[in-house]
Formats: sequence, structure tokens, C-alpha cells
Amino acid sequence: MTPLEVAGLSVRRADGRDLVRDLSFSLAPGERLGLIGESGSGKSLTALAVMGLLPAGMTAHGSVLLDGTQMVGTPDRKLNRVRGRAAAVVFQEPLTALDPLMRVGRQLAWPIRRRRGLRGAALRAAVQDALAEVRLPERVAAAYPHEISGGQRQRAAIAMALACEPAVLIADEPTTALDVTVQSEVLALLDGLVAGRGMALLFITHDLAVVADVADRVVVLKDGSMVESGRTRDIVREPRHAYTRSLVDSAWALEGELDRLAP
Ligand SMILES: Nc1ncnc2c1ncn2[C@@H]1O[C@H](COP(=O)(O)OP(=O)(O)OP(=O)(O)O)[C@@H](O)[C@H]1O
Repeated sequence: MTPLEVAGLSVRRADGRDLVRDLSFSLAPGERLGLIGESGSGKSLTALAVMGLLPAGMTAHGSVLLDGTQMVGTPDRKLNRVRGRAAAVVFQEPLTALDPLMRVGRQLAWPIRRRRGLRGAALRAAVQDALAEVRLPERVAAAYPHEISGGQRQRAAIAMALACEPAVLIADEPTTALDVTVQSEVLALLDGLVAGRGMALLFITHDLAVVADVADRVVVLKDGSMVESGRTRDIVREPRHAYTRSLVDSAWALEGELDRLAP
């Protein structure tokens, strides 16, 4: 089954204005798709619409088939069964996913228990395995989110998303809030985990260099509409749309600047 199939998706505000317009794309098993565009282009709303989690006052139109379940217009209680199992999200800010008042281990135990039905010692061992998988030391289980670093918090949030064993992982600017040195570590970790588990990945970013690193294909969004899509390599080498060209040019300009400053 296709893990994710989006067809003619629009996200509408209460006043009738479309913030995402007639968007279509799909993800094959194990495929990595980048959704790229500047701030406000509708990337996050697209991710939320895929999960059926749009903010109050916004409605989705069109079709989102997540692991075969129609997410548009389906009652929330039915979607709860699909979320997590079919798709899980890693947000830009790890504290979105983590409860500040609960120790990391307990938070991680919750989805593992729900998904795999483990209890007691088996559950504790599974929590330790989940931490090890994202390269977090054992002691993090007993820590509260504010007692660990930003990079460690994002690793914990990734572990929580993975605990649901989703077919699709949606990563919404997962490294943007992190220090530059930690960004590449977290990206490499995500990269390895997605490959190891054969998950499909929807990777959302405003950064073309990052998308070129992780995605096989990209969809370029501008003002809520898709302006271009194709293989990442082709789009970076030969952007067809003026907007994509400007993204590529500014990425190269930055690269050139770094080269110029290099010793
Ligand atoms: N809860 C909301 N209420 C009203 N408007 C919103 C809401 N969330 C997003 N918008 C508007 O919808 C548009 C798309 O926002 P979205 O967050 O999807 O953009 P984005 O591409 O993810 O941007 P960023 O990279 O800054 O996160 C923007 O114009 C934004 O102001």
C-alpha cells in the first residue's frame, strides 16, 4: 500500500482563503520526499493536514490517504488509531512533543506500551533500547526534558516518534532550532534510522542544502502552491521555476561565501 497519497489538498481558513492550494504528491514505501519553501509557504500546514491536526478554524479539502485511511473529513476519534502507526511527526521544537513535567523514560514508555503492549521489565528494557537507538545514554530516562540539552531533547522526540513504528515519518524542520554542530549529528541519525527501518520520510525545510542531503525528490512550495517538483538532483542542477532558481542561487551564494572565507 502507498504510505501517503495527497491529491488536490487545500487548507482553508474560516474566511475562505486558501493557505495551501491544490497540492498533490505521494510517497512510496521507503522513499524520501523534501517539502521546501520559504517561511509562510504552507509547509507546516501541509504536515498538519496530513495528520488531521489542523488548528481550529482551518479545514482541509481534497484527499489525504495515509496508509489507506482518508484523513480529510474523518472524525477525530477514528484518526487517533491511524496517527502514530501510519505516521508520526518530529517538530522543529522538541518541547512540542515532550511533556516538561514528566521524566523522559516515562514519556517514551507510553507509546511503546500502546504500540507493543509491553509491561514491567520488558517495557523498561524497550525504553532503554529506544534511547540507545537514538544514541542517548541510559541516564536520560530519569531526566526531565529541561535537564538535557536541546540536541538530546530532539533525539528523545525522535525516539518517541519511532516508538510508534510509523510507516511514514514527517520531520518538520527537525534541526532548525539546534546548534549548527548538533544539526548535522541529528540529520545523520535521522538518515540512518529511516534507512534502517525502511520508513518513508516527508522532510520539511526551508534549507535547500539540507534537502539535497536527505531527499530523493522535492516538492517546492510558494505561497501555498506547488511551483515545481522532481528529483532533487535535477532540481538543484536545473531549476525550472524562477522561485526555485532563487533558492538554488542563494544556496550557491552561501557556499561561495564560505569558500571565500576558508583559509
Ligand atoms: N494557526 C494559524 N492561524 C492563522 N494562520 C496561520 C496559522 N498557522 C499558519 N497560518 C498561516 O498560514 C500560512 C502558512 O503557514 P505555515 O506555518 O504552513 O508555513 P511554513 O511554510 O511552515 O512556514 P515556517 O517555515 O515559518 O514554519 C502563513 O501565512 C501563516 O501565517
